[in-house]
Formats: sequence, structure tokens, C-alpha cells
Amino acid sequence: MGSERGSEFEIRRAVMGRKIGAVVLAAGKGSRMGAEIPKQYLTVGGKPLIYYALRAFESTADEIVLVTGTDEVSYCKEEIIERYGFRKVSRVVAGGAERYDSVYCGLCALGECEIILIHDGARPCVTEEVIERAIAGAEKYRACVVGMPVKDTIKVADKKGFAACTPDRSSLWMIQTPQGFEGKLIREAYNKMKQEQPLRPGITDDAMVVETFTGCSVKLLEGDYRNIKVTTPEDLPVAECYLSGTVETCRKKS
Ligand SMILES: Nc1ccn([C@@H]2O[C@H](COP(=O)(O)OP(=O)(O)OP(=O)(O)O)[C@@H](O)[C@H]2O)c(=O)n1
Ligand SMILES: C[C@](O)(CO)[C@H](O)COP(=O)(O)O
Repeated sequence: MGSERGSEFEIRRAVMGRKIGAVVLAAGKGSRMGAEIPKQYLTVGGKPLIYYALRAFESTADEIVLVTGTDEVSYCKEEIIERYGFRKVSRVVAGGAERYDSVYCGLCALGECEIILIHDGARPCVTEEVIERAIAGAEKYRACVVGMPVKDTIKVADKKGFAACTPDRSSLWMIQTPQGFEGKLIREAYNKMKQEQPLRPGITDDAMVVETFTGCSVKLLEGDYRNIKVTTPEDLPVAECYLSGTVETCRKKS
């Protein structure tokens, strides 16, 4: 796979004394979910979806900034941060129209950190192991993303909906979050983007911002197939199943 894992001991040794910051994104509208409320507040396993990503970073990061919709800041402070006792969340701030605007708002609110992780709040099944791998990757390579190799054949469609070509699957990855960076690097990348080209349609992740505005190469590290982005309604029961551990039980039985 060409990916890397590290023992917990190696990871901890590498980042000892470094402040780890996390920006957790929850300012999206969830239009593809089509629910009455943004998907990050839907109840999964008895708790709001956003709870699970925050729980994973509470035990791995030193400081967390939660980025929400403008009208949801108070709700998140009272009903999520206070209610569930998240102590590492230093600020809850409003995001912007696009994901990259929300990331920028989160970076502005986060204190100085040697390593910064950016995570979709819509990925509730992220594990501490994957987060630790992203931390170690940021330390070693300055910029990294977690992801998994694609399993299906991928086709590029032409304008009429016919298959134009079939890229070599062995070099294709599905990219996930967290995406991890040296703190100075990710701030430099986002500051440059805001100054030079504040409107960037087509920028869908943080690695693209770093590649485009700093030229730094981004390392791909192994994520987890279970680290899904809850996007459409059929993702909800899958996430619930992963969070409850049902899948592990099934595996052991078979
Ligand atoms: N302006 C935005 C857009 C997205 N996000 C966050 O970025 C993550 C990934 O985005 P996506 O799954 O596309 O969420 P939505 O934008 O909410 O979904 P949709 O595109 O279906 O509206 C989510 O955690 C979402 O809350 C954000 O913080 N600010
Ligand atoms: C960052 C991301 O989750 C990596 O797969 C993804 O690009 C977010 O994209 P979306 O357009 O916000 O769904």
C-alpha cells in the first residue's frame, strides 16, 4: 500500500513536547443529507453526530476549535461542549460559506500550535489510532493526509456520460481527514490563499491549499475504511454500526 504505521511509543516520542491543535469542522449545511437540521446534529447512537469526532480529539489533541454555522454557536457551547464536558475545546466560532472559509476561521481562533490537524466533524468514526498517525505524519513530513486505496474501478466520464478513460487504480486513494500539518505551514498556506485568491472553487481539502500555495509535498498515510464521511442518508446506519462496534462482532463470528 506504500503507507506507514508507527507504534504508539514511536509516535509519542516523536511529538513529545509539541502542542497539538485541532480544527473540527461543523459549519456545513448538510444539503446532500436532506434532513431538517444540519447532519452534524442528527442523533446517532443517542448522541449528536458531532460528539464523536470531538471525543476522539479530546483524548489526542491539546486544544480544539469547533467551527459551526453562525446560528449554532450558542447551541454548540451549551448543548455539546458543556453538556458532554469537553475540556479541550477552547473556542466555538462561526465558519464561512465554503469548507476552506471555515478552516480559515478555525485557524484564526486556534492558539499557537506546532502541529495542526483539520478534521471533518462529519467523520464520526475516526479513531485515536488514525489521529495519532496523522500527528506523527505531520511531525515527520510537515504535511500529510490519511486515506485509503480505492477498491472499485474508477472511470472518467465524458460530457455525454460515456467512459472516457480508466485510470490506473493502483495509484488512486480516497482521501479522508484528519489532515495534519506543521502549524506554521498550514497558516502560511491559508493566509496566502486568502490574500491572493480568496475565492477558490474546486479546493476541497487542506492538502490542496498546501500544495497550491506553498509547494510542499503532502504524504499519504493509511486511514481506515470505516472513517466515512456521513454525507447522504444511507451513511447514517453505517456510521451507527461502526460506532457501536457491531461490525467487529460480525467479523469475529464469521
Ligand atoms: N462551509 C462549510 C462547508 C463544510 N464544512 C464542514 O466540512 C465537512 C465536510 O463537508 P461536507 O460533508 O460536504 O458537509 P456539508 O457541506 O455540510 O454537506 P453538503 O455538501 O451535502 O451540504 C463537514 O464536517 C462540514 O460541516 C464547514 O465546516 N463549512
Ligand atoms: C476533506 C474531504 O473530506 C476529503 O475527502 C473532502 O474533500 C470534503 O469534501 P466535501 O466537498 O466537503 O464533501
